[in-house]
Amino acid sequence: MAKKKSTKTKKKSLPKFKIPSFTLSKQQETILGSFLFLLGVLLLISFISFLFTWKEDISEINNLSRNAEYKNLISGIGAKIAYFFIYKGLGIASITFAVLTSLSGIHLLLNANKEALKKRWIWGTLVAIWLSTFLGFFGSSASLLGGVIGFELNDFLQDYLGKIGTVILLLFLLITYLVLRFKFTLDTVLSFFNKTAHEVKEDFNSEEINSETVETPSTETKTIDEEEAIIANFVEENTEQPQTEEIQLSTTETSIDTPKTPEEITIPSESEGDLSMKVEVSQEEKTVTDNLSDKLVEDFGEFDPTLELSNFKFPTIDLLKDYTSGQGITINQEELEENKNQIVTTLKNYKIEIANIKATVGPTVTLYEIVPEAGVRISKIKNLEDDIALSLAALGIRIIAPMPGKGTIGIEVPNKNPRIVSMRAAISSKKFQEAEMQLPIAFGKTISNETMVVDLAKMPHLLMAGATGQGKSVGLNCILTSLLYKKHPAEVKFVLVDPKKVELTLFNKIERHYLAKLPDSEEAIITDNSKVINTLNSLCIEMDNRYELLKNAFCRNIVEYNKKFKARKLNPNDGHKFLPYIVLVVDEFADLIMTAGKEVETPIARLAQLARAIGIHLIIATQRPSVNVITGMIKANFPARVAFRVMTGIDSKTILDQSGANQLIGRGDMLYTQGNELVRIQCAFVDTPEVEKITEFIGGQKAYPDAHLLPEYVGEEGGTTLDNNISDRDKLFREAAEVLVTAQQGSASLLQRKLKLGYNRAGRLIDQLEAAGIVGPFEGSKARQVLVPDLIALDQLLENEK
Ligand SMILES: Nc1ncnc2c1ncn2[C@@H]1O[C@H](COP(=O)(O)OP(=O)(O)OP(=O)(O)O)[C@@H](O)[C@H]1O
Repeated sequence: MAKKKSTKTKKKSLPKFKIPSFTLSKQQETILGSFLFLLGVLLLISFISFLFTWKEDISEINNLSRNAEYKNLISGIGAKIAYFFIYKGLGIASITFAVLTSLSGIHLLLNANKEALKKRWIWGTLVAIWLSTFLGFFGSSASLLGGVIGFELNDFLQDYLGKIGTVILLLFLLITYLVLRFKFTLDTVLSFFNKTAHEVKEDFNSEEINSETVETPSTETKTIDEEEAIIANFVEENTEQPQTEEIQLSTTETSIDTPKTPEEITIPSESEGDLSMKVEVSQEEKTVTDNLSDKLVEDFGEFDPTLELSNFKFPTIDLLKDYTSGQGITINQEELEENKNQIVTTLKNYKIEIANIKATVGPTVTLYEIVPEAGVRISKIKNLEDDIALSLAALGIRIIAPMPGKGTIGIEVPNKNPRIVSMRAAISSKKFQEAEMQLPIAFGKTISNETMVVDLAKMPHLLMAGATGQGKSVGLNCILTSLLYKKHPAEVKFVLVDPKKVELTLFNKIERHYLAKLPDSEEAIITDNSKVINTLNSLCIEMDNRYELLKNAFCRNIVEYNKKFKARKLNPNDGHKFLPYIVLVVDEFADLIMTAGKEVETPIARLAQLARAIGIHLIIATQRPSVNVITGMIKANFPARVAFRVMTGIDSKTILDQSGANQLIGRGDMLYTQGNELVRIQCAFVDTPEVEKITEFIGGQKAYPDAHLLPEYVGEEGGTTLDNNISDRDKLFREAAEVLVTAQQGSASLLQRKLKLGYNRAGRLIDQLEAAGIVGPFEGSKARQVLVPDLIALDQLLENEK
């Protein structure tokens, strides 16, 4: 609570410190601009005039009478100002101020860059002081040159450094100015001289040859035509690119040589005495933003999002336990031989001859690939799946007929002694360590013992299902652990929803490093289903905000955006910021759907449809893979699915659109698909104490002041207070009642559609309608019953209430 108060007072006191901004209207700008421009002109005239008339005017300077006569073109005022600036001030260098005043006027009139003007004033003043000091050398003979200030400054320097020292100091200041202002280096000076020498030589040569060609009378008219054709072609070819430099054409056919430098191509002539041609290709102009960002990157380096926690240490590998104690796969020859013989005899019993058989031993399953004799139908083998399983007396035989990409049939048989794939092995695998992915996840090992590393960002959302106790929670921990080992807190944030209140609580320790939450919530991990709705809506707002940022930055996705931001091409003052990935994890999705129904399904579907480009990824896990939980809308937007063992083939079909998950053996045995083929994986095992150690390791380090804050969502509490208070009713209460009574369907989404409302308002209306006895109570995912038969009855009911 205390925290809340302080944030509120902070917010309130902010406007007090607002600096008033002096923005001028267009008219004011025009008036002030013209004034400054003309004032500059006036000053310039009076200064220049003073150079010629000062001797006559100086005697009148102190004469305040109206009759005093001045020779200055701007008369008394002009003479006085010029006297002050030139004679008493910086000498002829003061002309700079007249010019700068005019320039300021022009800047205002054209509404040009104010920063550039500021720079001009600073540099202009420095140059004027330098010039005046330099001209101070001649102060005794021509006092106007450096003015009093120039003379005094020069004198002062000479007292300390002597004449030579002063000259050297002034020379040094000049060099510094040229280098800083015009980026002059020794190289540019040298190349300038080289280029000029080259050009002079070229000009000299061409003039000689031109005069020769002019002298030669053209005898063949045909060659002139040819010449023109060549010229026309050449010009046509070159109009596409801006090549503005001199092009001198030879009088005979030319061939283009390989370019000496990217900018300069010389076309030599074939015969002696002909002209050679030099074509200068002008360089692409750089855009201002490029220049600016290049400069920023040059000065400060690329933006580093990890800077705030630059000392952050990634968890070490020894926090994870090695369950295999370094052993590789142990091949049990006897078991292999036994299974092989049984497969062969079983198939023989069904008159299926085998030409070839090969075994691949995985961590928990062995894959027997068989090549049947020619003429055996694959569907026949598939139909015998149960019989083969029975005769092999093993659980979880899966037949893959045919093996995708191979001309074989696969039979997966569980190993008698399954091996645990430890998270340690998966994390330390080369494949994971070297993964160039946005959000790499080391899932476990495939049947061929390869570590399965997938990119969550590519999925882009993951649906996980499996009966209780088959390894779902371990799977979720495996995903989160992978990301903790690979991503800096600045790069990824988790939004965790855990209605069971036990599975994800461990991650509380890393709240200020990796978690995101709503501004006002106490706990980052959401355990209350009613709060999930607010969080989901807040994520939708975050999504919309991110799309706006991407649109303004002309980027198509978060990767491009962050790259541009790191290269300092996006201005944080325009609201741009480095965008971390956001991973939303919902455990027990079924629970959520059952209590909140459409209110969560719709924002989840919206996020799933749109959030991929802007770096929000969803992982939803459920124990109950029934169709009212994993609806068509959810399925359509979650192409990547993980299925742990489920109890029935129907459940498997709900998750994977095919059976197979019912034949898994449990304990982390899973099937993974990203929309195409199924891969059987043994999920890496990470136990709770290991996760605890990792979160402690991270939690013990310096953290951000708070969890990452999601945008505030000002939704109403989704509470179901059945308070039938007429005065508190929504304005649309009657309309809503009419919609539902007419449709005879008590659904909030109908109200949303018909009355164009948000989820919360529709939900509140439904509650009020329930309280008024117009619709029945909540019935899970089914629409509520409408208790009023028609509009006449509704009118009566509402009339009686008054
Ligand atoms: N990848 C794995 N390797 C080895 N054993 C595993 C693996 N995954 C799970 N197990 C075993 O299965 C048990 C249950 O796993 P887990 O808690 O993940 O199940 P669950 O599907 O989340 O169950 P529930 O839905 O009831 O929470 C674990 O305690 C562990 O013994």
